[in-house]
Amino acid sequence: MSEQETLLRVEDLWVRFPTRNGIVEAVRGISFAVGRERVGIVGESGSGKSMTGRSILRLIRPPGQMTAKEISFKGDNLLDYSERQMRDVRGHKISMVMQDPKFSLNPVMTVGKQISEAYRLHSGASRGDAKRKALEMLEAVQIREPERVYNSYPHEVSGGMGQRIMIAMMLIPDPDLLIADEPTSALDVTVQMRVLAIMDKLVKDRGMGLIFISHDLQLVSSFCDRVIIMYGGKIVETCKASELHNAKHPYTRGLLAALPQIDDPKAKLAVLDRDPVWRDQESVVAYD
Ligand SMILES: Nc1ncnc2c1ncn2[C@@H]1O[C@H](COP(=O)(O)OP(=O)(O)OP(=O)(O)O)[C@@H](O)[C@H]1O
Repeated sequence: MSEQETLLRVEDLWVRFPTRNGIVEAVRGISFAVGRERVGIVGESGSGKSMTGRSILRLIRPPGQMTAKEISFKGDNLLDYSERQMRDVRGHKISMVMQDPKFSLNPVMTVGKQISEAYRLHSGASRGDAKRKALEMLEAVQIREPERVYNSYPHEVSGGMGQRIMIAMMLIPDPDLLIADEPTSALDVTVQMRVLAIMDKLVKDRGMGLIFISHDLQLVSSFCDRVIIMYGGKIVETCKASELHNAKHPYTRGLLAALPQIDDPKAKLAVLDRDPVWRDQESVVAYD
């Protein structure tokens, strides 16, 4: 990734939570950069993936505390931005799609109104133009009866459709970067592949950057250009998805070994033998 293509640069990011038993360090000094490419962040539950995604948009809720040397977007350090400036960044320049649309869509407002209001907020477009744009986006995410869905309430649509609506809503302001946090993990496999294909097409057509957060190494390596592997709040490895098989870190090697083998379905699943040293090992491999 060349310097001028860099959209996002994160330098020495920490997320800490004060608890009764002391400080929990959810993210421990990670640094990475993202260009107009698809970057997957993979790691087990609790490894700090979501906190990393939320930190970029400065969405860590108190008592959680986020610190970093730099979180810059297109050269501007977001850490210097006021809350008002951040509101302009969120959903406008950088959008985030969460796991469950039920928590992100307003249950008492029709789908169409939510999408068109989101658009109007950023573009200042008229009601008519916003409705046209919303219907166009619903079609772009392959919703067959956009007019009917436009007038539906969130509880009247299926999970897969809800997730596509969220994607439509997040993409309507044409962001430069999309952060998708487990966007399809609540969906069954066929719907999941369909939603991913739509997201992939939109990302490619619009030349956006994508940060795709997932615990599913296989999914991420087939869908992304590069993979960042997190363990215990640190980045233990960064590599091209196509070179994942050459991964060096023992945790990544363990994850790869634990994938089911299609050519030998009866093979015994490997057990991840955790070494406490991993948690404190610096990012050992980074080739991008
Ligand atoms: N409110 C909180 N108080 C204390 N610790 C917290 C709090 N919220 C998160 N954490 C800690 O932050 C760590 C990282 O959480 P994060 O949600 O980023 O993990 P994740 O890798 O996204 O996992 P998952 O896939 O389960 O969402 C967790 O292990 C947890 O210990």
